[in-house]
This record gives sequence, C-alpha cells and structure tokens, in this order.
Amino acid sequence: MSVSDHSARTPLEIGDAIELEVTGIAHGGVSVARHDGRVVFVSDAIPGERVLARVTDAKKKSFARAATVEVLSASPDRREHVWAEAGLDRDPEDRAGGAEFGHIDLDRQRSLKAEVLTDAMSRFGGVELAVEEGDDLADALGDLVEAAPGDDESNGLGYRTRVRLHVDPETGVVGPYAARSRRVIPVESLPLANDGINMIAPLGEPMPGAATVDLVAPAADDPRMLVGMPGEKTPAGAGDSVQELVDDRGFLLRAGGFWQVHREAPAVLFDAVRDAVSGLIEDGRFDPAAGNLDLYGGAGLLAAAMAEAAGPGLKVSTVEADAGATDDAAENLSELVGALALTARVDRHLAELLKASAPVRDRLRRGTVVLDPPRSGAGGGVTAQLAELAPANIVYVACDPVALARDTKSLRESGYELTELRAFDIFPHTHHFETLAVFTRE
Ligand SMILES: C[S@@+](CC[C@H](N)C(=O)[O-])C[C@H]1O[C@@H](n2cnc3c(N)ncnc32)[C@H](O)[C@@H]1O
Repeated sequence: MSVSDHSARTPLEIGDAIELEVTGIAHGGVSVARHDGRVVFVSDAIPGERVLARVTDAKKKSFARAATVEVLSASPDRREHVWAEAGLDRDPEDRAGGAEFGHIDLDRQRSLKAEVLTDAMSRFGGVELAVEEGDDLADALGDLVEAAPGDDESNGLGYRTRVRLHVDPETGVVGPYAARSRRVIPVESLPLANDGINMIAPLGEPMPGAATVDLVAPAADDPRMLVGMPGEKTPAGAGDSVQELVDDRGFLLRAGGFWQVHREAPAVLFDAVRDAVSGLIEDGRFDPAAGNLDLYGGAGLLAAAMAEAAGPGLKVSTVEADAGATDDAAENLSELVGALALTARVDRHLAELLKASAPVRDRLRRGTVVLDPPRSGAGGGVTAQLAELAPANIVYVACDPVALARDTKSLRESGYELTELRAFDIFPHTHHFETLAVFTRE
C-alpha cells in the first residue's frame, strides 16, 4: 500500500492510501471527499473528519471509492462502532456490511439522512425543503427525520425482526455479506436484530450446502429460521404463516413474505398513512366510496391504515405481484366489505384501469392512491399512468429518497402538488430511512 502525494496528479489505483478532508454525505451511506479534483466516496467516515483511506475502486474517471482505515481528525459525533465486526480496526474487506452508520451518533445519523433527503428533493425533485428562518440548519434537518419509539433509549439497537444471512459456498460459514461484496463475514452477534433473532441465529455453526438463512421474529409468534438452498427461489418454510401485531390489530402473513423489518415500523407507517388520510378527509379531499388503491400492497398493512381513518365503508383495492401476499391481504382485510385484494403487477393493472369505462375512470379520479413501491420507486412508467388516471390524492411511501425525488418531479410536472413530507428513521445504524409524501391534484 503506497501513500499518494496530494499535489501529484497521478491516477488512483486500488490499494492506494490517500488523506481526505470529508466534506459531505452522499446517497448510499458513504461520505464525499475530493482528491486531486476527483470525487471520492469514502465509507466509515463522517463529514467534517480528516481520514486516511484506502482506495477500493478506481475504474471510473469521474470518481473513486475508498474505505477509511484511520481517523486523523475525528468528528465529535464519532462513536465506537455498535458492531465490533464492522469497526475500523478490521481490514475494510473483513468488515460486516449492513451497519454503515454504526460509528455515528444516532442524532447525527438522522441529520445526515435529512441532508440526503433535502439534497435529493432539490436535485432530482425540484423541491426546496424550507427551513424556518432562525432555525439552526442541523437541528431543523435532525427534526425532519423522526425517530421510531424506543430507539433513543436502546441506542437504535435490537430492532430488526427480519435478517437475511448468507452461506459461504466453500466453507459453509454463515454471516452477513461485507459491504459492497459477496464475501461472507463470520460474526458473533447481530446487534441490530432483536432477541428472538439472536436466539436462533446459527452464528458459528457452518451450514454447508445452504445458500441463505432468513431469520424472522414476528411480534406475536415464535421466531423462524428459513433455509434457502442454491437455485431455489423460495426458502423452505417460507409459506408457513406467522402472526404480526400492529398496536392490537393482528396481521397474518407468510413467514417469508414482505414485512417491515423494524419492530416499530409497521405501526409507524400505519399511523403515518392513517394521519395523512385523516388530513385529506378534514380537507374534504377524500372520498371513501371512490376507486381507492393500495399499490404494492403486500399483506394489506396500508389499506388497513386507510380504513382506520376512513371507516369500515371504505372501498379500496390492494394490488400486489406476489400471490401469497395477496391471499394474506384478503384475509387481513376480510372485515372490510369494500376491500378487494388483487394479484397483479402495478403497471399492468394500471394499464387495464386506463381502458376502463367512463364511470369507473371517474371513480378513480375521485380516489386516493397509496403506493409503497420497492427501492427502485414507481418509476416513469407508473407515474405517467398515475398522472393519466389522475386520482385526487397520492400518498407515496418511499424507501429510497432519490427514487422518490425523481417520481416527485414527474408527478409535479403532471399537475400534482407536494403538500406534506415526513421521514422516519426506521433503519438506525444504516443509511436507509422511509419517507411519506402526500400529493394532491391541483
Ligand atoms: C415495500 S413493499 C410494501 C408492502 C406493503 N405496503 C407493506 O407496507 O407491508 C413492496 C411490495 O411490492 C411488491 N411488488 C414489487 N414489485 C411489484 C410490482 N411491479 N407490482 C406489484 N407489486 C410489486 C412486493 O412483492 C412487496 O410486497
């Protein structure tokens, strides 16, 4: 490993050690620095720090990637990493992935997430998030990303009720992948996971022949271990049903089906969607008898939240690609006589709705669409279909701020106004967070 000279404009190579002034945060859990005019995305650092970093990727002309190996001038927000196996005293290649903010004070994690959101909304969404005059920017940003109940008390640990581990095909060792790699890292504990998962996690027990291990610790059921074999799409036991609880409402779902990973996340998002719909009702903008939709609906969590605000007379269709999840949604929404659970890809279903008769299209125009797409967002195709269907309101739950910002731009260009934005820190010690955006048709 050679130490490169700042003034020499030599190309960077993998393994080079470089000194970096870390100036900002980027989407994806890495900080931003510059070296000889080139942007360097550096992991395990904090904006404001000076670090010695090792170049890990130098293929691109415009930017390189590096990992911190030593902190030369530490941020006051630097903490001992919450996961020993992800800390700086390990070689970057041997650090466990999945806790890339674990070395940062929890409040600062939230203000970094808020910076990522405001930057994404400004650059890709054309929306400047206002900070009240006189507010300290860091405080205002920190307040934008709301903590989940209990996280401040537990330092954001022990929250995950879902964890996927991987099995090294050569040694059978079970563990998380290292960051940005498929290298399995053996670990002694899973500090972000709850007790149920830590109790059954086969850490230190090789599982030769297996490919993945999904650990599931439902709120109202025994923890499960689902072992996936190479080439198999669905791990064994994934179709087994488990019981979840959101406040005191029960949800039944497949053990391997989608469910929010933070113990409090289903309730946080349920409440946020219910409150958004209540706001629309107060503004006289919500029609319970219209063609309301819960797109990417999973097991029906957010349709149930709409119903909590709108009452049992709500008409709503959930649209979900996974047939098992649709069956669960039908069961979970069975008390709502106006609920329909459909198995379909969202784009195909919207294409069908666009061909519907004038009265059906009119009902859809009066409706509210809740959508909660995967990380890639709804995308240009689906936002264009939504713009053509023109529902009165869109309540968008997003796990990727850049995808949300791009979809925001399309929706605003199609005549929707962004009227509310909230963000939730339901993935402490990682760079992930969830955002809720409400759009109304002008
Ligand atoms: C982020 S989850 C949201 C689930 C649900 N709203 C919840 O909160 O539990 C996204 C869901 O979208 C489904 N999905 C992904 N792509 C889809 C598509 N193109 N059409 C329909 N559903 C899709 C996934 O199976 C998954 O259940």
